[in-house]
Amino acid sequence: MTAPLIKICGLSTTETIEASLDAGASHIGFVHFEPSSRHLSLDDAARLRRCVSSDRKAVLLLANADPHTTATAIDRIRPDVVQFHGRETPEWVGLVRQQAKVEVWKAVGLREPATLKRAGKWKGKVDRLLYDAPAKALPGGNGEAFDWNWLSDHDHEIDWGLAGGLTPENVARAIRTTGAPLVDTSSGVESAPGVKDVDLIRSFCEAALQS
Ligand SMILES: O=C(O)c1ccccc1N[C@@H]1O[C@H](COP(=O)(O)O)[C@@H](O)[C@H]1O
Repeated sequence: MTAPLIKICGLSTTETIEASLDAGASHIGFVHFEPSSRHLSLDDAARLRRCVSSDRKAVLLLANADPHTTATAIDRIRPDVVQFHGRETPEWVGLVRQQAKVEVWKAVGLREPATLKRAGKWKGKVDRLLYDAPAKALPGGNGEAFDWNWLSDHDHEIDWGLAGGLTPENVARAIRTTGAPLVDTSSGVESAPGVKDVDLIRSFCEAALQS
């Protein structure tokens, strides 16, 4: 099996970005969503984004951002990918993809296997779907996993990735169960909410790459 792509999300220091890149992460995520403990101002996100080398991708995470915030954030941060993680519609993310000429991902919270059947509505609107646990008080970043078996024999029509409660301990099993081509973590590599841990980042990448 090909090694999965790895996204480490919610980074806020040069040290943890460098550790993620050294450990083999393909995608580095920056959160611009004020209620989150990982929220970055546009200035900080734009500064940190410059630490992402051109052979990896910078991901800007937005959740329910209005059109002005979306446009300003894309303009300032110049991400390779925009990850929409709220209640955005296919029409809206499709429009951003077309106009901003960025790769666009959409997070889909899986409450039940039937949600997968409705994923077709994103076809042609997104470059990748990110399957996560359902939203709680926050739309994501809750460290909650869903039943990976729902994905084990699903015939994917759109590129996809797996998120939600992934940790150094469970990521290899998650990849074996689902065949995920990309894994994404935030809470699972933190020592406290919003505080990334370089040892956990290294362990996560090692486990994912050896799976
Ligand atoms: O990380 C956040 O604070 C966040 C806020 C709002 C929406 C999504 C968020 N994070 C993303 O959620 C998934 C799962 O995260 P976790 O590993 O379960 O903590 C992942 O894509 C994060 O980037």
